Amino acid sequence: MTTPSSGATLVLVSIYHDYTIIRGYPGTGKSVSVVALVQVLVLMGKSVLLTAYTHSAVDNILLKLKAKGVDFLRLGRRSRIHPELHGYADEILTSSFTDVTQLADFYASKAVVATTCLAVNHVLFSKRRFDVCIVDEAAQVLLPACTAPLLCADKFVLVGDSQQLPPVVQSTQARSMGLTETVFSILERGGNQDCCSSLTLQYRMAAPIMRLANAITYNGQLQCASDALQDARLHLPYFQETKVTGLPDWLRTAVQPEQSVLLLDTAGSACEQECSLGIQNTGELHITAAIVATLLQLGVLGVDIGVIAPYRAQVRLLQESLTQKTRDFITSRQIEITDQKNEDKNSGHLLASDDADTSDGTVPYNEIKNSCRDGVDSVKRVDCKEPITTQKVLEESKKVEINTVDQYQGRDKLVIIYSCVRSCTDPKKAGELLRDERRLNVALTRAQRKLIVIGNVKTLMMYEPLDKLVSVLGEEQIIKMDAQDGWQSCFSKSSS
Ligand SMILES: Nc1ncnc2c1ncn2[C@@H]1O[C@H](COP(=O)(O)OP(=O)(O)OP(=O)(O)O)[C@@H](O)[C@H]1O
Repeated sequence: MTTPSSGATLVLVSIYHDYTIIRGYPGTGKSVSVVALVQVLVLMGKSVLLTAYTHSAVDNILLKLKAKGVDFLRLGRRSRIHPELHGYADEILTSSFTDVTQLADFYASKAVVATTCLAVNHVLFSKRRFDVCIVDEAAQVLLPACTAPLLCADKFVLVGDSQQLPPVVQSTQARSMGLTETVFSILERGGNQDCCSSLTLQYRMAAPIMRLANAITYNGQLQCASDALQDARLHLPYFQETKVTGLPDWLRTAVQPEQSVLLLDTAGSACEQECSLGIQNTGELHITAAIVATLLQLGVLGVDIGVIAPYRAQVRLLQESLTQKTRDFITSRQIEITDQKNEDKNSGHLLASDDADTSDGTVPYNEIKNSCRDGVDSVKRVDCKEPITTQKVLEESKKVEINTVDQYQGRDKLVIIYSCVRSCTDPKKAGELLRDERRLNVALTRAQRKLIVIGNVKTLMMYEPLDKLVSVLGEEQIIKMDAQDGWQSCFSKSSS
């Protein structure tokens, strides 16, 4: 079956075949379909083994099942399980058990059991078989690791996308000998095609982001599920009908809601450094902080922003320093946002108008002035009881989720900032990570409304997938940072 199918159809297909391959492009509802499938199977009285290669992939589905009120047992060490799922953790639920019968009864009672593929050596599996095994992100699971859970069930469903992250195989020799081959790829290619279904209608990305994914990876096959999604833009509560002043051009462009896709060319102004954990780039940290701080000041919530970097060293640097750099940005830079409607009346800007019409809720700010230098908190708006304080912005900055591409697979955010890190132009020093088109595909397709890629274009062009990215972007989508008004000017009062 090669035509687009709805998740609901796939659920039915999965129930009637011995095995099913659900091949779904990014945002096409694979996770939603898995959740629906588990719910239907439980209602039918079937037992389900739910698994994936990584803990984050398993927990991604479980959080959705929890929200639907479905009960399950999560196997695995407590420290590796998402804190919101500790109430379902085997280690905690069985800690007070005193005899084997009690334990056996408990394990037999759970219709849904979830674990990573490598943890099916748990004692529960020596006593129990399942009606159906579902493997999420199956294109990422090494063949031997996938086989073990499949043998624990009568039927199986593999869900994934071969264009997203493959199994991690470090050895070039092992890769060349086929270790990256997965059960998913074998059956997708050579299995019974009646058991393979494709999801191509995506519900996540605004059209410009989807078009990018189509141009780089999906060859035009990814489609928007609705007209509303075609035109969807980031909503900046304090930006509408206002004019932002006091920001450098690149930053003003970066936060514009109409600018759904942007490549910020650091043009050599942000250099990579080697550290004990690998390669990092403090310039890109500053640029990220300036964008995050501005978005937060314009009303985006921290939980709606995701920062991705391919290198662990950069992820750690961002995790450790983003809030501090956000503070540096706010205290170093005067930002003024004036209401354009009232600008003429106020002969310029920054005059508060107590009788401003805010009844339609579209003119949130009559006066916003960052005056932290004077020790006054940053912004004031007439239609909200609470001003956006520096404190609030910093609190929100702690909610920004920063992670590697691998950890972001299966997830999404309204805004994604992708820090490419590398700035070296010596091909001999170019690493492998940025060469992986599937890794780039995952990073780009996590964004729902705004995608900002930060990198040195000269360096990026050394890597085939990123070279493709540069070539498919329009002129207006690549902004070169100006030497005079670059990221350094945003932090003029603090040390960089
Ligand atoms: N049928 C639907 N109607 C409306 N929204 C949907 C539907 N299916 C999925 N979505 C929404 O689309 C987004 C992407 O869904 P989901 O995470 O399930 O996609 P996915 O195929 O697993 O993506 P990825 O492969 O990138 O992880 C989510 O925000 C989800 O709520």
